[in-house]
Amino acid sequence: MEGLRQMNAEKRTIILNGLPVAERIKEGLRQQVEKLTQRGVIPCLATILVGDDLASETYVRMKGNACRKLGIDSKRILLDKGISTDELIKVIEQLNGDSAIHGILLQHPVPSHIDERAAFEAICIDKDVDGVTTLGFAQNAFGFAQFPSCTPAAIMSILEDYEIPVEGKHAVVIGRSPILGKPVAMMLLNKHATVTICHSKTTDLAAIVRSGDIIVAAVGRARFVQADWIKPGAVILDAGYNAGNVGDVDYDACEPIASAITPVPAGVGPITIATLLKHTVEAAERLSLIKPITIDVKRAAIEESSDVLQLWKGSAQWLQSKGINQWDPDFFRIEQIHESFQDGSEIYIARLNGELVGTLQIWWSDPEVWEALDDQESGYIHRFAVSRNHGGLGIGSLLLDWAETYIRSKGKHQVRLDCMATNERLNQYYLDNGYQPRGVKVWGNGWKSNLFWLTINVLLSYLKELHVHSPVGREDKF
Ligand SMILES: Nc1nc(=O)c2c([nH]1)NC[C@@H]1CN(c3ccc(C(=O)N[C@@H](CCC(=O)O)C(=O)O)cc3)C=[N+]21
Repeated sequence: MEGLRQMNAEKRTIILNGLPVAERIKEGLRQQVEKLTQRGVIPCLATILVGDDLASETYVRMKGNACRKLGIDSKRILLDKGISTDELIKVIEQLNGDSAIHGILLQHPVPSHIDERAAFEAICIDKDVDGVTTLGFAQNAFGFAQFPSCTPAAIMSILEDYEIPVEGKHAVVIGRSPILGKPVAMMLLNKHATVTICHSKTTDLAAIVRSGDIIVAAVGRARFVQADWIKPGAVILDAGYNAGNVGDVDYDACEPIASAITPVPAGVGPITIATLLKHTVEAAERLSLIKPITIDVKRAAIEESSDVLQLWKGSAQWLQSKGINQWDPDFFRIEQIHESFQDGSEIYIARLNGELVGTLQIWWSDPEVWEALDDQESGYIHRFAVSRNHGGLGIGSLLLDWAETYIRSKGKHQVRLDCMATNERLNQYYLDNGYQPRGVKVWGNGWKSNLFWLTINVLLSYLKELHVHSPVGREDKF
């Protein structure tokens, strides 16, 4: 017991060495890079540096080396410090459209005459490997980012690797930059720390820092954080890179007081680099997996009746073989389709590389099914069918998306459809495609149809285009 007490009394400050953490991350990437390379995809990171910033130059150099060692390509773009916001955005847009580039990193800060926010925002979300867009930041703040900002992610990796408890601790973040202070504060909050963000206008900074169990220094001033601001036993994470490889913390004076501290160099920096490479490789994986399918949707002509008939009959037969009596194959006859054309029905067909793959009909009112709920503000989808030979390609969802856009273009605000209650898979399919259940229609013969609608929300459609999915889990209220 005595011995243990003595050991504790002599316990030295833990030096949070970032090198092994970075090595482990990079080691994990080797295989992924190899696989991608075999498929002809070489992950490539583009870094843009505007003007000259000392920390950024170090970063560029370190990144270049690390990429090379792992077989990752990197493209350095150095822009004159006098470049305009528009010119910078043009460069970014070009990289967005370049399929050989998987990650784009614009170094912060840019010269003050440039609108940095506008430039960050120009980065396409799929290539935003440093979490700098508003969407990337927001996803990170809600804890489900594809690519959180690299330095904040590095800080969280150190805490996790060294098993430093965060929950319930008071974390004091000094700095509020878009790539560091702000995102790391959100990440600490997501790990249930009590977070205080301090900045240049904070009064009595020292007193606040003194109450911190975890201190994140992200100021950009050499040896800014003083030893007498540190509560004994606090954990110090220094994200600073100042001239001469000096951090934002007065390391020599603070180290004996802290229970753990990151050195500069070899602390947060190398993990930042490893994280950036990891994000780039993941972006390359994801982007190279996307095989965009584009369907061509057109209003069907009467000459195409037999094609449409084939699709409907095929679906009806398939449903029947599954024991679902939703559509009677014998109901679909060519004369009946000709009639549909004559009474002005809008029948649409989708083609994939010229081949007929799907169809649907759109009505502008449907009192028989919707009864009292029927309105003139909606488009009603009927006879939605996808060719059985083209299942699993997402054609149905594309066709529904198309219908949504088309109905929206007619100034309507809802897409409605009904679905046989007994067809469980199709009911689930509509739910998966964002449709809300809105009641049941009972037919004379006892059959039931579930009613669904989807309210067209411009903002949500926009987010959907950006591949945003709903956050995981529940948000904490307090
Ligand atoms: N959008 C954006 N994201 C950034 O993350 C970002 C940025 N802009 N602008 C510049 C700063 C600076 N920065 C560094 C990261 C790692 C090292 C690094 O690895 N340093 C080595 C030492 C390097 C040496 O030995 O010279 C180390 O700490 O061990 C340095 C600097 C990221 N930044």
